[in-house]
Amino acid sequence: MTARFPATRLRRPRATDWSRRMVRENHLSANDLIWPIFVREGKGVVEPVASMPGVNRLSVDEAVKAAKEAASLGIPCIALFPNTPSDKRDERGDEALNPDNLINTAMRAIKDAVPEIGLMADVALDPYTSHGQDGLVEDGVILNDETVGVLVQQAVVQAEAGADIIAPSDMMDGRVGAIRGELDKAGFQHVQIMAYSAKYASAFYGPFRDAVGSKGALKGDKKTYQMDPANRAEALREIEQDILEGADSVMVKPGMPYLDIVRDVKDTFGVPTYAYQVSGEYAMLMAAAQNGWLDQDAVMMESLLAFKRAGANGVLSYFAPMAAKLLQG
Ligand SMILES: NCc1[nH]cc(CCC(=O)O)c1CC(=O)O
Ligand SMILES: [Mg+2]
Repeated sequence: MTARFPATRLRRPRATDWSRRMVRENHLSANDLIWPIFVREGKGVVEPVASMPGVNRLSVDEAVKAAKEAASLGIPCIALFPNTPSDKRDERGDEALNPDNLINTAMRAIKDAVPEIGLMADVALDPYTSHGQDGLVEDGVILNDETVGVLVQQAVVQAEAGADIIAPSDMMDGRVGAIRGELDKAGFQHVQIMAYSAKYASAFYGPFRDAVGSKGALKGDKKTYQMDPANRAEALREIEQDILEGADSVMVKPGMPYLDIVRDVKDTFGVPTYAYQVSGEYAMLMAAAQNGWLDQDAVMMESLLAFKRAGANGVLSYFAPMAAKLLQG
């Protein structure tokens, strides 16, 4: 307890910049950022995503350039997502297992050119299925165990292509343990798993589905596997399961509307905890900034710092390169 006013004046340490810096409780650095990058076919292609101003789909050679930029900005890790051409999507998402698919090709090229950056690979079938669901579908039901059987293969193929972190975003039960077992069997004990553990069935993913081309394809919703936004206690059960199954780190997604969950997770488990500032969060801040309604740099930095204050060890954010540049001064 501090003494009461007027002995205590909480404005006193706020009066100058030097003093504010002394009492600052949380800090953002480039080390806190993971940059999600969309990969597409072609060469020399930088294709803007309409609903995400400033974000592009990159051909593999351009993704290599982006990885170089990320490394030079001090960003420790990038996360790759493919925009699979529609003729390579099918009912079962077989392209996910192709060692030469977009993601695996990009990872090999980036590992070769920028070995010092961490590579995160998304495990889920939605960028590869004709129906846009994250798993196998039978009579309208998303099959759990059968899907896990495919995801473990997808993870091993990604590890073979150079993935440092396998990040299952599918929300099937039991996939973390199954992936851990299969990675170990294949000799990839050193490959980490970052589990999208508390992933909600959110309307904030819209622009991402646009970016990877699954928006028009998606039939129905994802409410039978992604979490109900109304639930809090359930998130801790999801996180606990994934830790017990061998996740090295866990994630809460979306980010800004779910900072209470980030705090719960960090306080309860103390494990490396990440948050995903998703496409819709990025889109709404950028849209307001482009209208002159918000200061883009200021809201970007404030929103990223808020994740740190909530207890996150890091943030997946489309702002990563812009924020890292600003942090460099
Ligand atoms: N496996 C799907 C996946 N992986 C990351 C995102 C969303 C990321 C974002 O919105 O930025 C999604 C979308 C979804 O679940 O439909
Ligand atoms: Mg789970």
